Amino acid sequence: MAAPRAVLLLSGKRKSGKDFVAEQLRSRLGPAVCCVLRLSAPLKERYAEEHGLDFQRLLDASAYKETYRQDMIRWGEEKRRADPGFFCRTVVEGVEQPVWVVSDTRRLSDVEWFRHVYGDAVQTVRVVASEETRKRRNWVFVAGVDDAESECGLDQGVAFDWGPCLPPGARGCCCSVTLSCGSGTVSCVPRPLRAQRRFPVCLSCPGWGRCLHWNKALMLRNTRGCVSFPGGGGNSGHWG
Ligand SMILES: Nc1ncnc2c1ncn2[C@@H]1O[C@H](COP(=O)(O)OP(=O)(O)OP(=O)(O)O)[C@@H](O)[C@H]1O
Ligand SMILES: C[C@@](O)(CCOP(=O)(O)O)CC(=O)O
Repeated sequence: MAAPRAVLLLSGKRKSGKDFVAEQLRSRLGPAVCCVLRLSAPLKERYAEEHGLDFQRLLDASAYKETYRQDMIRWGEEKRRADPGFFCRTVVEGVEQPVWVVSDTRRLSDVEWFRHVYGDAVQTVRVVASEETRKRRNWVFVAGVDDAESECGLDQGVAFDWGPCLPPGARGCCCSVTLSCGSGTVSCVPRPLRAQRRFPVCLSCPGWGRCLHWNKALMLRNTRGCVSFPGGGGNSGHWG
């Protein structure tokens, strides 16, 4: 297995759009370059086996999944206590693409595992949507889930490499990476602001599809430098 060029650890609250963002990245970069890894996939598979449930139905954004969420959390935490790297090691097995997007990073132990194994290739990305938007996506506060480690484990303790969007019009905002311009725009802005002035890929509203550079490469730049990798458009040029 080749070492990845970039490992993007997406985290955020339920219905903030983590899976949506991950799929956007994968479809823009193409499946040969980018794969989406879900730490919850092996968890759900094993949980479904042990409990006689439908694994496929646990994978989508369904009410079925929500019925079992709390018990899956309890079950997964038991497994992690025994072996904190268990789900992380399982999802990376046999992955060949250079760019990995982990769409459901929830715990410090997951971030620490990836940083320990993949070092500077790791970028942490916080996906944010307002409560109002999340409610429109059928999010309802559930005690024991939304106030527990599964949802709050990364509220502190990580300085995200990529954070939520600035208000429109704020200085530097035109250089944000806006992943969607639909309801509840999810954006990632490199920090600090001064880094944005040199950010060569403008993907801001009204749509990242307009970015002329997109097909050339995707580049993420921040204070620690930058990672770049070929885009899906057939041009393998790199910046940086
Ligand atoms: N920016 C967006 N624009 C339009 N629809 C979106 C956007 N982001 C997410 N959605 C929709 O909102 C719903 C929830 O999004 P998604 O499943 O990506 O959230 P999530 O953070 O992965 O949630 P969970 O933690 O429950 O898995 C999906 O139906 C998705 O298509
Ligand atoms: C059980 C759990 O993995 C469910 C995650 O489901 P999803 O990422 O919201 O599709 C959450 C957790 O591990 O705390």
